[in-house]
Amino acid sequence: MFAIPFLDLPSLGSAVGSVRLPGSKSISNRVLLLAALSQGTTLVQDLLASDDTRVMLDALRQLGCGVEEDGTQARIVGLGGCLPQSPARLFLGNAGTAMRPLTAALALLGGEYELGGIARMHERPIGDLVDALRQLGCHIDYLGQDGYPPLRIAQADGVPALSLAGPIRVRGDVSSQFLTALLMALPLVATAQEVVIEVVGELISKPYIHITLELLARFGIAVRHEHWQRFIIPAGSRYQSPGTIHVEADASSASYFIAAGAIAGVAPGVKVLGVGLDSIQGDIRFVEAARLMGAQISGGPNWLQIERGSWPLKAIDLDCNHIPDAAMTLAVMALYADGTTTLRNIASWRVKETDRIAAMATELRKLGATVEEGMDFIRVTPPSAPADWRAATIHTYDDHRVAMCFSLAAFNPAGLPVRIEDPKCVAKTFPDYFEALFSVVQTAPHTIPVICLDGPTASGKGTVAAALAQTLGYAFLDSGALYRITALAAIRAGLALEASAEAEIAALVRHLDIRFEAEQVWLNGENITTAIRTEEAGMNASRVSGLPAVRTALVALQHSFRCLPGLVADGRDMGTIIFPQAPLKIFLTASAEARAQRRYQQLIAKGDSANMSALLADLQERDARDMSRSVAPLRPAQDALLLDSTHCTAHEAVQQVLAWWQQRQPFVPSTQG
Ligand SMILES: Nc1ncnc2c1ncn2[C@@H]1O[C@H](COP(=O)(O)OP(=O)(O)O)[C@@H](O)[C@H]1O
Ligand SMILES: Nc1ccn([C@H]2C[C@H](O)[C@@H](COP(=O)(O)OP(=O)(O)O)O2)c(=O)n1
Repeated sequence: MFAIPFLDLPSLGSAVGSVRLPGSKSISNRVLLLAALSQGTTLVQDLLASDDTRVMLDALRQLGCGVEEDGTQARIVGLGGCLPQSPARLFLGNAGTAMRPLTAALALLGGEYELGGIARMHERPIGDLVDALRQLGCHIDYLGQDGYPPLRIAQADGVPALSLAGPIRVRGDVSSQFLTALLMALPLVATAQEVVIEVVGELISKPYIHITLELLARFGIAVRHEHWQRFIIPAGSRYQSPGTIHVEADASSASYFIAAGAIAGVAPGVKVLGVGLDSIQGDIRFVEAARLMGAQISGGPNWLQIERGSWPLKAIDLDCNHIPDAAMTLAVMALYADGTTTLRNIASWRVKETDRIAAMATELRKLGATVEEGMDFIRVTPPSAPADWRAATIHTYDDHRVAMCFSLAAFNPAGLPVRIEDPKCVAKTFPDYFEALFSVVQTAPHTIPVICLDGPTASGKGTVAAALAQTLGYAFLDSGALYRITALAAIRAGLALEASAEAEIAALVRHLDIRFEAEQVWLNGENITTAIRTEEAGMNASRVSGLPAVRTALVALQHSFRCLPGLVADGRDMGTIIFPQAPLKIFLTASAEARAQRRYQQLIAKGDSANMSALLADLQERDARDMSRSVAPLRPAQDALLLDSTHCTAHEAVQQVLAWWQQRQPFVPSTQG
């Protein structure tokens, strides 16, 4: 996951390869609650690991359910008719799929609870559900603003007598989650008599109700419905665990990869695993919408395969009531269409994680699109020519879907990068979304940005480069480590570190199995992190690095570090030889005395003994050798910026490089806060 302030996506090339998607959020949280309400133990497989499932699992634990987690599996011991632990105060983040159903279930189980979440959760309406529960006789109070969480369920003495005889009315045109909440809670009280729910107004998001009904059936509750307006929960209902249940991959998450295939898929295209054409999720019908826009899609029970069909994509005018979440992806696909696309009947966007109609309109405009928005529609006209696209900083409103769908703008024909603010917001449903995207994107190496930091020993290259890579979410190449490893391997093979053994050392390099993992370095399965960090190892590295054939043998390995979304490379010849086209090159120096002092402190801190004057002499000898060798000598690239760190801290050096990097970016700053 990219837990950084912003993620810069370079211009993306073609899309090909396969991707396995995480479990659906809607299914995960429904299954968890149903398992908790059931008699028996349920093994839930392929559960989504995300913020929203986390709050649900924590809440269930607090309520007294047995919860054991193991990777993407959870074992839930249901309450099976016992009362939940009370009183309890539940923090439900921004998870509507936890807040609504838990409110209904706890109101019908009895006890005293407070349910709240983050600030945005307290702006998301719940009044229609509370009204329906109050109509039954439940005692629920608002702790803040009327109609919104946080709530208190005040039934310490048990559930009052409920009026179950007449139909329970709930509005269906605000959020289908209210109906889902009632459908999952009312079987708890449909024991002696059947319970009927009547939807007031047109039911939106029927596909989510379809998921609810399918899952209820898996847990032993067969709900009948009449035209999606009247739902009948039979008398004698009783939740029974199905034993093991598998969570389908999220069909809404599939939409980004379907779109990537439609926009940039080359043969054999993008393969999506974990969800297929027979999915119980309504958002699978995104496939039809993508086909209307020109995508070529085939699929089976648990997979989809997508390639580009018509190009440019075809503009559409579509009622999106049946695919509210995935339709956001259509709004970004519209940027690649041959005309104006209109997405209708999407009023529910206004009350999701953020006001999604406003958010999409604002951000699409930043990219150069012309956008008209209404209470329940959005109309997108793409930039008329590549030159009309803009490099935008996309504000993501703590909304995972905004972050994910706007990543598709990086396929733009203008070759512009896209900045995604707060990329970790994807954790709500798809923590490794960007990693998954990068795994199916082929991008010409020269379009992947590289920041080069070259300079003499102990100038701070490694420290600054690692911090930059961390801040930008880029890969990190410590090229000096490769020379250190080579020297170590050569010594172990009994080779002299000189020209006479040049060919043999170069041959050795081709068979090294090197692995960098966190801060550790592995050679042929052995952890050699400490062994290569001694002063002697540095000197030996300097010796092998003077051998031209060894340098050549290491070139391909160094190039292989250049991967999406970018690379920070530290060494001696990063800017001059290895990445000569890099968009930013820094030559980092410091006085020899300052550097010797730093190395001294570094060694003392490690518990090694050190002598200042010997260190200074060694360092000067190494500088001289690195600068005077015939191949790739240490020197600044012509277009490198010089940074003397003698009198600044490592943090200041990092900030300076970041400032230079920002100055070279084409982004228009975000206007949202
Ligand atoms: N600007 C700086 N000011 C003070 N100390 C620094 C600075 N840059 C790096 N250091 C410290 O100097 C030591 C050597 O830095 P390092 O990054 O290993 O250098 P290099 O990779 O250039 O050999 C480290 O202990 C680091 O924390
Ligand atoms: N790109 C590079 C990186 C390192 N080297 C050589 C020259 C250096 O003295 C050694 C060790 O490099 P390293 O960056 O690990 O050393 P310091 O951390 O700067 O002391 O390797 C090189 O020739 N080219």
